[in-house]
Amino acid sequence: MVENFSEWFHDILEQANITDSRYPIKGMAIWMPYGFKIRKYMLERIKELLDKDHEEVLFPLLVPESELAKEGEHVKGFEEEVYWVTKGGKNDLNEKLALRPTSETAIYPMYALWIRSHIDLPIKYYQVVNTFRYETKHTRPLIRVREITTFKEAHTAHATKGESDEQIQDFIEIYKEFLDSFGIPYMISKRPSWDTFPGADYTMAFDTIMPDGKTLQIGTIHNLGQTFAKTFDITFEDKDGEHKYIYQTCAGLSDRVVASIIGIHGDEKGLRLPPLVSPNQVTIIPILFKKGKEEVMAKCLEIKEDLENAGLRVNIDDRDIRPGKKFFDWELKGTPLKLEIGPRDLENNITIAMRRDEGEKIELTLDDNLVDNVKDLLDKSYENLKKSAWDFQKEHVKFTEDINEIAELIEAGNVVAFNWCGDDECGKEIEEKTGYDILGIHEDAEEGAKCILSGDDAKYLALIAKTY
Ligand SMILES: Nc1ncnc2c1ncn2[C@@H]1O[C@H](COS(=O)(=O)NC(=O)[C@@H](N)CS)[C@@H](O)[C@H]1O
Ligand SMILES: [Mg+2]
Repeated sequence: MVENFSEWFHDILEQANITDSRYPIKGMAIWMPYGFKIRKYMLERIKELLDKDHEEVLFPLLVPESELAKEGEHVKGFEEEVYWVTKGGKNDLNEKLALRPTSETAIYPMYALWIRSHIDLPIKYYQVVNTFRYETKHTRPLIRVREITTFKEAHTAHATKGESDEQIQDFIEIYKEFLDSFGIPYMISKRPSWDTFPGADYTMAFDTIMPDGKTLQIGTIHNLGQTFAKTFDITFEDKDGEHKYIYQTCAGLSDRVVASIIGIHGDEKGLRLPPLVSPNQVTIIPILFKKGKEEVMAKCLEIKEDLENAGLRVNIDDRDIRPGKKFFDWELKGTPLKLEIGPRDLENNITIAMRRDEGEKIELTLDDNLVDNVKDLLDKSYENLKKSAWDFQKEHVKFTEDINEIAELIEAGNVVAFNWCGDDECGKEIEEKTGYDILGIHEDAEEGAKCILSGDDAKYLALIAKTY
């Protein structure tokens, strides 16, 4: 695909007007108009899926130190990353306030207030906010930022373990459907204990593979058990009058989803956007000469209106520049479908359609099948982007039984699958020996499989990769 992916990625963000990282604070950037629209359509989709049985809320940005510090594991996990507010105007605040790195410690004291009886359960709230993490590792736009501008966090509260386990499965299905909407491939694994969300019983992670073979964690779902319930004393009176702790889950995703759409579907000419998030699903490019200019423009406006009436987002590039530059710009910006119309096309009553995912030119008649033909081309474009992305991922997950092969397979741009006994010490030694990160448990091992390092019976098929 592209030689230096990281360079391609940074360049395209600026050239395609996605974000501008020149903001004078490291790890913080501006969403520019074109990128802002992609982000908007991405968020509309996750809300559409969550709103089926969650409700959107909005909590304050600031969290009192006393609350943030309550859950030992959690605060240990975040204490290096928290930004603090210590003054109001000229006055020192009597308590430091944290900018939320994530909102468990903002939300759960309120859950303790709101939940009294089993009839108050389940609670299924989510919010889309900016969160702040003083990332010390190399920051990268959209991928590792210090202001996570597009942080969707869902937090659920349940009366029973069974219900919270079910919620984990629901979130997994929601994330699958969500990522499928953009044709983003994913690998789901249960993170090893040492890479579990601070305070969670376990973490289910969605990782995708970027063109450089490195994996990007694009979503996580945490089973919080009763740890936070005990820390924040969130109890309810159940049917038989007993007071019990609730069971909790939470699920997060971020700007990284946009990063994966850009990185995975892009090519050397620029973005290739899945229709669902593309600011323009159809770009009409009129070929304007002195002669016949008015007729061509009139026809373009008519087609735009027909397509918009069918629910599509359409733009006409009527700038007074040569057509070649127009094609170049919209290939860079990744519009899924371009319609070219010149005076001769008018005479023949056709338009030349061009899909961005593959450059073939298709003649479409300007009749009342046009809308359906356009929609059909958009669907084919989406299916093709999705298939090629999944094919790429499948081709870049390699199984091995030889621990000495792992590093070279990963350096060749792959994720490696291997049999693991599941013992933490053994797992940490595998990371030590290979220099790479275990993503987690992907599925159960086959009967008789042996652990790649210890040689003991393998319990799991695990994944290891070079990660962002
Ligand atoms: N610095 C960062 N920049 C961009 N995205 C990030 C960053 N840190 C985390 N994320 C994304 O945010 C997701 C959720 O973050 S998390 O720590 O795993 N989980 C939580 O914070 C839970 N409270 C989710 S409700 C991660 O899966 C990852 O995709
Ligand atoms: Mg982190």
